[in-house]
Amino acid sequence: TMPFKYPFARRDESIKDVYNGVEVSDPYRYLEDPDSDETKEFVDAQNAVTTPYINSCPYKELINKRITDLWNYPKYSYPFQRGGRYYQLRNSGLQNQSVIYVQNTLHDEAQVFLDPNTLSEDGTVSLSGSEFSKNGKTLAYGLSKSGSDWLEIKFRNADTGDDYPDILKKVKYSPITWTHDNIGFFYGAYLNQQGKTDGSETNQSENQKLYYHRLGTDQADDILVVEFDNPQIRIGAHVSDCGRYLILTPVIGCKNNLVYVCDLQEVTEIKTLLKKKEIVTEFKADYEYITNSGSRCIFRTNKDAPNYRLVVIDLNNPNEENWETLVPEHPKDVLDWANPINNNCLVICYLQDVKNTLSLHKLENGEKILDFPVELGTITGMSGERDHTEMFYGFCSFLTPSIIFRVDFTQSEIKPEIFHETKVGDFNPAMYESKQVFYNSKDGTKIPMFIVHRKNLEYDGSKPALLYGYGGFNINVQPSFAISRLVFINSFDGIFALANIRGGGEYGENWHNAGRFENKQNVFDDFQYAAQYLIKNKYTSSNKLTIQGGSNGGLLVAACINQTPELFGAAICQVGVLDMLRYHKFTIGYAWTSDYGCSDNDEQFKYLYKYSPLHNIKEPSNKGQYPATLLLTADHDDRVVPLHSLKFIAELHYKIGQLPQQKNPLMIRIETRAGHGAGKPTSKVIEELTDIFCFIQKSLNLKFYE
Ligand SMILES: O=C(NCC(=O)N1CCC[C@H]1C(=O)O)OCc1ccccc1
Repeated sequence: TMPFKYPFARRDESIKDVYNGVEVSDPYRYLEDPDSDETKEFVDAQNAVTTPYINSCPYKELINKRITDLWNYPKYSYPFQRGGRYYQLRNSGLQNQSVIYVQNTLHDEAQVFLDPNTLSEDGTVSLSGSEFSKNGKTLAYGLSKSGSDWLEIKFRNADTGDDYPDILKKVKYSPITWTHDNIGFFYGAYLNQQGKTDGSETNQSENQKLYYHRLGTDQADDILVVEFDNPQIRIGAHVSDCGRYLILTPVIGCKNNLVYVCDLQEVTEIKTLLKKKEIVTEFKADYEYITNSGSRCIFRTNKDAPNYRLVVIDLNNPNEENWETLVPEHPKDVLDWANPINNNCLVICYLQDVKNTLSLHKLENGEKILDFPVELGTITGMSGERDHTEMFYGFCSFLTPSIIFRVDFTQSEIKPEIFHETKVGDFNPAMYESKQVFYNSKDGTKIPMFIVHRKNLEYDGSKPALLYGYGGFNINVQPSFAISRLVFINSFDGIFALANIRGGGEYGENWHNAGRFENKQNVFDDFQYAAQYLIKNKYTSSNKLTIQGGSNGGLLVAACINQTPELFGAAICQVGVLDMLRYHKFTIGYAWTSDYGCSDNDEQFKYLYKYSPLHNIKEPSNKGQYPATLLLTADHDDRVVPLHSLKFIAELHYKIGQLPQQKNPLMIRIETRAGHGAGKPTSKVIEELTDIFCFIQKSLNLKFYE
């Protein structure tokens, strides 16, 4: 008998498209409509199979309790100072959303300034993007519902804590940047988008425009200040540190932007389109505004510098032959970010073999003043503005939850001091070890991988392992403190591994390019070779190995179970991009062609079709089977719409689900009132992690350590 009875899903063989002369059928096209009864019934029927399976895990309550207990520790962001007050995000432990606290000095009693938990019953309204006015008197803050990318912007008076009546709608992929007269700010919106805009819709967002909102007025009276002809442009904007310029960084995909500047001094009152001056007019590199001194503007760029450098562009004389290199490209380390501080200094953060370094430099000539001592791990960011004489920065690693450092530049010696160190219940880091190894991928490229497990682990191939990867969009996947991974390690006596596969930014633009377009298979190879490394070196074995990835990492997981199904025991594919021929048709998908290419292009169709997960499901050779596979998605994911996962599970059930040798479960978990992940309430995060671990425990029959 078949171990699992999967729901029936109508298959419409009449739906076919022709790409570059190749006919491709799309039998589950009807599942692309989230509002049809058929899709809703499909979703309910799938959850009705998955939920009982997960609930049949005998350790569900124990796993849930262990995650909840370990999760329940106070979390603090590094503080930031605005208008003479200090603000800090805090979570007492299990709050669904972190709360903004305010205090007049660092040693005062902190008061609640903004508590998003009061904005919904179930914690599904989250803070997403916020910015104080220059004088710190007003906070503009974005609210997301059910994890959607759509925001509503509201305003809070910092003196009274009361909200203004203003509310701005249809905001998405938007900067929030104030003019220094504190009466208004710039934001991006899709005011012309018709139909639903609650994040459950799938239609493309196009024609974003930049508006100026004056505090105390209606959105209907907002001024359209910048627009571009290309409907796919998203308009990055940043009022300069001096307040004179509006720096525009329009972008189409997820790579390479333009630079324009609007001189706000030229307008007495903003009441119509701003005149924009061209600074960079070709989509050939990334340019990020750092700060400026008069018309001399510093940008972080990868133009002629794959590991990034800092250049000075004179806004009055922007031709490239006049650019000056302020901080040249480092031959190996990636210039990850830079921030001005103390009026005449720059803080620069590098990535060196996937670990961060932090140094202080002179703003005028880029010369290094000193290195801040950093343990092996990750700098999570810093707070401090150009004219501040104090900064805070955060550190974490696999075994260090969070340390916040403070630097006071008014002191004679510039020395970071520990401002706050987080402890986690009875977690004892001394019981674990984390290390970095380098393994050879299929083409001989050396790939870094972090491995974390308890000390004195026997390497006998018997341990369960969880291998995580992403591999795209110039994203660096760095060491972070994750309760879920520590629960995996101590509940199953397991190993956590993080592979820094190509497509990311770990070694700059070259690493990113090595995983783009026709090179995408390198990413999958790197991940499969990471698995082989763990098996060959007796950390684990295939039937104990789970691979996990989300979004672009979900694509990675799905492509790998299609290509090497026998290599893994289980696969967790979260909010994956799985239909590579149609992904660009929904919400912001068209922006990802900068990594993937597009099936509208005949050449790009060829390599997309070769690895597209939805189109490459096939019976494994010599009667093998697919690993235990759990797809996860959510009804308000408008970053990667759920249709990818719905069509993939339907095709997987059709092609594989009924094979006699397919004993492993092939399932999907569709969450309601949830999105791509950002802003998900703690309660839902813990529920989801519990279900994932139950699925893995049950499917691989893992021993659970009380
Ligand atoms: O689409 C992306 N980024 C790429 C992205 O989200 N991707 C790329 C592939 C699938 C998915 C992921 O991996 O998360 O960002 C859009 C955006 C959001 C907010 C502000 C500006 C712009």
